[in-house]
Amino acid sequence: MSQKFCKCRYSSILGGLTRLTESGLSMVTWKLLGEKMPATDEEWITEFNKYKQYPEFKMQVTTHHLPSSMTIMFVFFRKNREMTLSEFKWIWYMEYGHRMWGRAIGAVFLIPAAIFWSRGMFNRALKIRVAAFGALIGAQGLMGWYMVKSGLEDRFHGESDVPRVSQYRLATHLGLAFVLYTLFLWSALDNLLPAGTIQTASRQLISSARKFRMLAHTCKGMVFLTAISGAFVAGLDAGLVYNSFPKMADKWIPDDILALQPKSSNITENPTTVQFNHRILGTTTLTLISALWLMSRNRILPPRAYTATAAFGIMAWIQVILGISTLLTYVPVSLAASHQAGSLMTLSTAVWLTHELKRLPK
Ligand code: HEM
Repeated sequence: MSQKFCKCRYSSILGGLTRLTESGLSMVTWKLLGEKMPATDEEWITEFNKYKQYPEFKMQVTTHHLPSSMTIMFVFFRKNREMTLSEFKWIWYMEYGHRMWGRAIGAVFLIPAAIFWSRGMFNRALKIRVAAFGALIGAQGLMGWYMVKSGLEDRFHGESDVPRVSQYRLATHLGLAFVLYTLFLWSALDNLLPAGTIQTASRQLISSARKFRMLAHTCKGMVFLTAISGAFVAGLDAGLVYNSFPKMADKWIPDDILALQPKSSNITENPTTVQFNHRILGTTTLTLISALWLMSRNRILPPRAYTATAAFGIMAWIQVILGISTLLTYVPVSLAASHQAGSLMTLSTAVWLTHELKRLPK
């Protein structure tokens, strides 16, 4: 189990890198068991020609930014039509690596699961768990392709339009990856690091530990929600507007926050609003986690829960600092990938903490 959850984590980070290096749309077909890698120069040229039919090749744009106290986004066309075959090969390998890694996760899970199942080694509860995990892994693969498809469709128009995948599908793909990862990590902890408990008969101490657990679960939920809102930021390239913190272009609430009609569409379609919400969610989550750490100092908790709370607090601070740095420096790949990996590390510490609090007395 532990090996599996590690693989899930790397897959998610690899996914982030694929997106950040703009490699995700380089392979324009999908086969369940794997695409054939071009072997000859001719096959590579055929593959490259296929890519040339799609909007990303036809109208790829790169963003450059003017350093200014005001946020200015300066967009100009990159000549993707000048992309060489070796450049294409690089983005193709990136996407191929991500897809094959995803398939490796499926195989590492499915093959042993099928063997254990056929030998009758699972009880009913484990059968349900294994079937659910298997279905989720499959769903994640399908979701990945459904997401890539949205970036290949001919729905991009106008000079400043950027071919990209749908932010809704990106958020679903990321959300599903995080759910899968959480389930695997939780199961691995069940087996490898079973939760401790507290030795006290005092009703008051038990009740305050249970309240602490409630807040810990709330913080975990907030990390998840913030991560999903982060996927919307990433999906809309909303990290490239208002690159200042804490104010957005010298305002606490930017002017164009409700620019779209109907108003509700701003929540998921307007880069300004999407970024604003991500900031609010991120800082609220950090405040809650810091309060949780303060609370842990005068509660009776299972022994490892103190370490887990401290790790959660430290990761939350690192994550927010990474997020702000990513924003202020116009989303360089290294920082953005670290921020994405950081969200998974923060979630991991949250899962560890809530797992440690699993066995509190009634
Ligand atoms: C608990 C706090 C936070 C969590 C869990 C979190 C999580 C995430 C996640 C999962 C993404 C998507 C990454 C991807 O798909 O590649 C993201 C994107 C982003 N976040 Fe956060 N975030 C947090 C706080 C913040 C804060 C406070 C800021 C800045 C004020 C910030 C700025 C950004 C930016 C600019 C992006 C877009 C990066 C890109 O385009 O790749 N984040 N965040």
